[in-house]
Order: sequence, then structure tokens, then C-alpha cells
Amino acid sequence: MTDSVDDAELPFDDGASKQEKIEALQERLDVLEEQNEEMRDELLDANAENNKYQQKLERLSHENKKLKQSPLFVATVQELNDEGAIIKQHGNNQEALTEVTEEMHEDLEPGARVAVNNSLSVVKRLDDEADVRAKVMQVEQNPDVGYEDIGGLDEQLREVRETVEMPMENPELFDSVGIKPPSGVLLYGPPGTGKTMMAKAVAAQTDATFIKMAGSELVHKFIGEGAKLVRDLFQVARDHEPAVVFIDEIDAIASKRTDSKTSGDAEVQRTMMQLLSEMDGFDERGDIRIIAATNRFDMLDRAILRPGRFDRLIEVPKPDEVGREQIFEIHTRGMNLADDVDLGTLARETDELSGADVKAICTEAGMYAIRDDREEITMEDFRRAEKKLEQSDTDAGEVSKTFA
Ligand SMILES: Nc1ncnc2c1ncn2[C@@H]1O[C@H](COP(=O)(O)OP(=O)(O)OP(=O)(O)O)[C@@H](O)[C@H]1O
Repeated sequence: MTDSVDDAELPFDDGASKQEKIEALQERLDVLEEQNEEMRDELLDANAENNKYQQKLERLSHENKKLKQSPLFVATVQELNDEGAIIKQHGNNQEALTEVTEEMHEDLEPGARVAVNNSLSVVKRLDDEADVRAKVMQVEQNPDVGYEDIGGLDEQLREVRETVEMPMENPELFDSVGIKPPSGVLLYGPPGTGKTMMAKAVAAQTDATFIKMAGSELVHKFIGEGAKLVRDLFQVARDHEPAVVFIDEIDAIASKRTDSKTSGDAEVQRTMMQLLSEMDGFDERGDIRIIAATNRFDMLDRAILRPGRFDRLIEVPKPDEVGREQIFEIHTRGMNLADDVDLGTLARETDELSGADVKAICTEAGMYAIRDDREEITMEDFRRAEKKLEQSDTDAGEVSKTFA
């Protein structure tokens, strides 16, 4: 810190005239005012920076808290009495008497589904079963995706068609040759490369219902119900034959066994066992095909890769330059492009990007044109969109590094 005003040395000698003293003091005042101004600017900048970090911190603390929250278990209320509620946990069928608050008591009735914490206190009432099914299962009668909407995956598409489409459309081919088509097909590769799209396209091509379930939702959101939801999934598929069942993020229910014996792990195991038994009891020539997808092939429990289960593995990599150009063409089909737009150049410049990234660039480029009140999208719009995507990837990387 600088000295206080009282301690500051006077900017003139004792013998100076009054006029000289006034001038010297005025000069000092000007300098101090200028310094004051500069410091105020710096303070404002620092405040703004501080605000930014504060917001980032709050967001991350919130996410952190969410991640740390222990999972809740699902139970059904059997009976309500003056002492509280008798609940039966899903999964292990254990019954317990637990206290409930007065407000909660009013909200409950026998048969209600509730979420309980580790000490079996009722935390909240849950939606009915039918709603849960609707949330974890996405059922689409006619997915609006065709093979022509998928770029750069010709070889993978050929394999998917051979293993999923052919047995559905021409089962007699397999009969006459005397081989069984693969039961399940596993697509593996980085996120956003078109795995879901391929499953939807093959369902659309075969006029099958597309039924999607995400492995992570099964085990993280609805603990105690995983195995039952898998049973439900196959029942829904039977009710909608022909059907393509798509299990996304299968690693969440079929990862290598861990040594820990927590109830969460046991629950995941039960869910996986249910899936395996559904697949084993399956008539391969039935009108239900199963496609699973994962970004974490290395994590998978080999049990699911045994013959008769997911025995056809198809790698879905990030697109190469030719693939990227095709994907740019697909996603710019309906766009009003200016003459200077060169998709080949864009494909060359976007090494390492996934199909989903390419789509994001096209959409963002369109947004730049809209913001500038133009109807045509220019090469410059695409370049800005590319930069923006790169920037958001860097920011995301930095945040995760800082708070790792
Ligand atoms: N090969 C591709 N051709 C055309 N569009 C693609 C391709 N890959 C991805 N996309 C675009 O990205 C979006 C997301 O792709 P999709 O959901 O199929 O990826 P995914 O591999 O299933 O990803 P995730 O592993 O994250 O579930 C698609 O809806 C599509 O618009």
C-alpha cells in the first residue's frame, strides 16, 4: 500500500512561493486523479472477471452436488398407519417400516411408488409405472430417417442391413442356407457418429417399430426397476412386432464386473442378467431385432458378446474426409448456400470432427446468416461456426481440467 495522504511528502520546498506551491499541488492532484481513474478501471475489470468465475463456480458446485447425491431406491407403499408407512423395495423385495412426515403421509396411499434414500426414508412420490416406461422407452412407429441421410458409413450400413434387415425381410434365405442370423448387433465408436441414426434407418426401411432405451437411464434413474424395465422393453417389442430394439449406452448395464458389492452394482448385475436371459430365450427368426450401441467398448462384460447374444460387432468410427464431405452435403441439402461455399474445403478443414459436429456447424452457420438478416449462407458463416465449435470444445476442456 502507498502512504496515507497525511504521510505523503509535499511536492515543494519550504521556501517555495505560494504560487509555486499551488502549481505543484495541482500537478500532484492531476497525477493522482489519473492514477485513481486507472485503478478504478482495473477494479471494474477485476470485478467483472470475479463475477464470471463466481458464476462458473456456482454452476460447477451445483453439478458437483448433483453428482454426489446418493442414488435413490424405488419402493412401493404397502400400508399406511399411525407409525408411518410399510414399504417394499423393488429389486430385493425387502419390507420395512419407515417414518413419513405429515405432508408426505397425506400424499401417499397403498400402492404408490416412492423413492427412498439409503436409510429408507421416503424422499418423494414417483410417477406411475406407465409414465416411467414412457420416460425410459422411446417408441417410434415410423422413424423419419433413411439410409440416404447417413454419410460416410457405407461399409457399416451394408453390414447392418445384412444382419438386421435381411433376416427380417427374407428369413427364408437363412433357412435355406441353414444358418442363424446374428441375434444382436453391437455398434461401437465415439459419440455422435450415427449409431442411433443407423438403427432408426433400418427400422424405417423394414417398417418396424423403433424402440429405444438408454442403459444409463435404466440404472441411474430407476434403481430397483432395471430388470423389470428390461422385461417390459421386450414385452413392448413383442406387442409391436416387427420391431427394432435399440439399447443405447449398453455399457451402463453391461460393464465388466467390479469387485465391490454395493447394492447399486448388484442392481446393475440383475438388469444385465435379465437382458441376457431375454436374448437367450429369443427366437432369432422372430420379428424383433436388437441393436445396442456403446462409446465404451473396452468396458463391456464379455458375457454379452458370446455367440447368440451381441455376436456381430460393427465399429462406427469418426468420418474421414470423404465421409465428412458427404455429411456436409446431407446437412446442407435444404440450405440456401452462396456460390463461394465449398464443402470439399470444409471437409478438409474439419479433421477429427464427428457427424454430429458437422451437423452442428451447418446449423450454426445458418444462425449467423439469420442474425445478419441474410437468406444465403456464405463460406464465412461456416468458418465462424467452425471456430465457435472449436472454442466451445476448448472451454469445456478447460473447465474439466480446472476442476478435475
Ligand atoms: N454419419 C452421419 N451422417 C449424417 N449425419 C450424422 C452422422 N453421424 C451423426 N450425424 C448427425 O448427428 C446426430 C447425432 O447422431 P447419432 O445420435 O446417430 O449419434 P450416435 O453415434 O448415436 O451418438 P451417441 O453415442 O452420442 O448416442 C444425428 O441426428 C445426425 O444429425
